[in-house]
Amino acid sequence: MALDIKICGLKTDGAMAAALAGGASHVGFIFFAKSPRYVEPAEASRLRQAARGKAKAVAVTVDASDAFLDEIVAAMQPDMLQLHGSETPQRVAEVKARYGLPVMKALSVSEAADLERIKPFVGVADHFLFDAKPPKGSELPGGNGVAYDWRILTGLDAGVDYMLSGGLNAANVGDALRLANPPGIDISSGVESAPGVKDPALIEQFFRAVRAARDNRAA
Ligand SMILES: O=C(O)c1ccccc1N[C@@H]1O[C@H](COP(=O)(O)O)[C@@H](O)[C@H]1O
Repeated sequence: MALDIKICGLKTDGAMAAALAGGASHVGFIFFAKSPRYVEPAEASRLRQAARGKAKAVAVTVDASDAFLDEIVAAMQPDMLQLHGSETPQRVAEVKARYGLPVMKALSVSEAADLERIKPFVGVADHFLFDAKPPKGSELPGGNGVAYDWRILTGLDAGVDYMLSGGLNAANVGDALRLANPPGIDISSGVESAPGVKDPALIEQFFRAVRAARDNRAA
């Protein structure tokens, strides 16, 4: 089965090139002003051109207003919207209807019981992303480089289409794939040399680690 791989928080041509060279299926742009990965919609529009026909461009927003979503969608024409705040199932449905785009709803988890929270979103959101809960005091709902016990994801129904995220890097992605066998993975700070600064060499290293883990499993 193909593994979806999203490199999130792209801000430069070099990082985009490394993500595409590695075989990213999704590239993410952060539209949350407090994030060191924030990009203006116009700049995301420029950057995403390189991904056309190669990887899906994902706009990551946090409890965004219709006005801001309108601006993002008009500027960069994303292939998917990632809602990474406290959006309700009703809000997810509204956003889907307004833009006609697939929506990935992010939920923060730390224990198996947290997975119950997907229930009202099933049949509403197209995809899910399971991220770690932000550490106390963090201003960011994601992109904190924090991991959780990925084994809890094995309790999900087989049909749930999701990405595992939170604290991934080249050193631990093999464990994540082995323990949870997710349909997709998503990484941001684990391929950065400083907050918000993607390192093409770390992106390449991450893809190498993914390939090695998958080769090991096939052997
Ligand atoms: O990355 C951010 O700054 C961010 C801001 C607001 C919402 C979501 C954000 N990132 C998402 O969090 C995951 C996990 O990040 P990490 O790998 O633990 O650093 C990331 O892939 C984004 O989808």
